[in-house]
Amino acid sequence: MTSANDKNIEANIDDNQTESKAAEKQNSLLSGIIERATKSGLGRKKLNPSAVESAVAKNMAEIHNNPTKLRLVFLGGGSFGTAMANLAARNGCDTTLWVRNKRTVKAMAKTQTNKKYLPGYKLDDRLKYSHDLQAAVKDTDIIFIAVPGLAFRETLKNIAPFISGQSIVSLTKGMEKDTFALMSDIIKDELPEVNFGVMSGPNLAIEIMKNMPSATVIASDSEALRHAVQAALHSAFFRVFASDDVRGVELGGALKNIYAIAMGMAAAYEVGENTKAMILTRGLAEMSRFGVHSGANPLTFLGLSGVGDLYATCSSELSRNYRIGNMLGRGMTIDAAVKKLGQTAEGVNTIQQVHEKATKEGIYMPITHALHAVIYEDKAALGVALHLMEAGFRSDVEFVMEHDHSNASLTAQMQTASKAKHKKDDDDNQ
Ligand SMILES: NC(=O)C1=CN([C@@H]2O[C@H](COP(=O)(O)OP(=O)(O)OC[C@H]3O[C@@H](n4cnc5c(N)ncnc54)[C@H](O)[C@@H]3O)[C@@H](O)[C@H]2O)C=CC1
Ligand SMILES: O=C(CO)COP(=O)(O)O
Repeated sequence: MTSANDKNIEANIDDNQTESKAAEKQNSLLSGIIERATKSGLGRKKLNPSAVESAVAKNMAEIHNNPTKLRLVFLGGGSFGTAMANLAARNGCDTTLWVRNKRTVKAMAKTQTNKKYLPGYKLDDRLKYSHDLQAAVKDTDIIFIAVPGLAFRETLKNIAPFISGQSIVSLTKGMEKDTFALMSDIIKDELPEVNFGVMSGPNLAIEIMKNMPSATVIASDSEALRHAVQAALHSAFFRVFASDDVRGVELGGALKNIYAIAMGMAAAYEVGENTKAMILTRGLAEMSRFGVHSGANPLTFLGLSGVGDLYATCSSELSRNYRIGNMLGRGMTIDAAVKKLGQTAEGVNTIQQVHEKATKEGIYMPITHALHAVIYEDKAALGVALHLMEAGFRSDVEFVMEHDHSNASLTAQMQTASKAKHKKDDDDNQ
């Protein structure tokens, strides 16, 4: 990988001498952003634009006006990889969808449909299909990855030998088992030289295939990459917004799956709208609390990748996480529900990861812990829900009015209130 990158750097130095003014401006803009970020102590941006950033930036002037110059590959032939690859192909980008199974690739190329995950939806004629990873990945500008979180590291290891300047964008909304790593962490681990971004938002794949207007967020430290992704995917049906809070955008997509499971379960119990609103809003409070603890900007959770995706997945049976919750609420075991779904539901693993991390690091995540107790500790849902409702007094929005972190005074208030109530009940009954 290093030698390929070195070659890229040399090629860029030569090319840069004949670079257009627009591209130079783009490069200096990038340096400015990187310098500001480094000074601000965020520590997540590099001192100098990498060879990869320069490569993307170099093409930006052209790409901005003509996205068809972009060469893209999407890894993962499930519903989301297919839906996104289809959008890019429809926009005229040179697009390949890589699927690991040779027979599936043949069938997709022949029928121009993804029979298993998106049956009945015709894919764009220009979309190419491949099961040859090397051929699919080499000579591309951006590699989009849409495999389940549990297969993300393995996928990066598989493409590592073929990286020569491409950027990577994660479309995956999961967390690695046992490491608490998000996909951007895994990219930094496995391919530290690579320019990357994450894309997340309320993007139920089937609605996108139906051309229902949707929007998403591309988050990256690289302005060039953000623009390239916007140019590649943006259309009258699909708006691509930008952010530089990679952690916040990625956490929004991963954490909302927990509350989609809770909401699916609540729907099975036929709860009212007030209850749904409470779960959604307190879920958002947990998401932003966990986010801040992990270095995200809490305001990011007000955007499409936070509130937006939380709303979409918590209110739709198209969400696989919601469906898992609903099956659990109807009395199925988690194993039976996962088997029946037969597709990816990232929340099943994310609940375990977040429960463990929050317990270890003292992050207050009552809904997550409650779900964990019901799903993995065999506790009765009704008892757990009652316990949740009786938890101590809390602030509504803790970024407006802080919680008492020790919770000691809240507990004392609870006890005093409870004693007073019992005394009044006793008095009334006399
Ligand atoms: N479907 C949706 O509406 C959306 C899904 N996402 C996210 O995209 C990611 C992928 O989800 P979907 O496409 O929906 O999943 P899916 O369940 O529809 O498909 C998963 C695909 O990954 C492939 N795969 C599994 N392990 C693999 C491996 N080791 N190597 C290569 N391929 C492998 C499977 O064969 C399958 O084609 C998830 O993290 C999900 O949260 C994000 C936005 C929307
Ligand atoms: O993330 C999604 C929509 O934005 C898809 O949600 P599910 O993975 O629950 O289907």
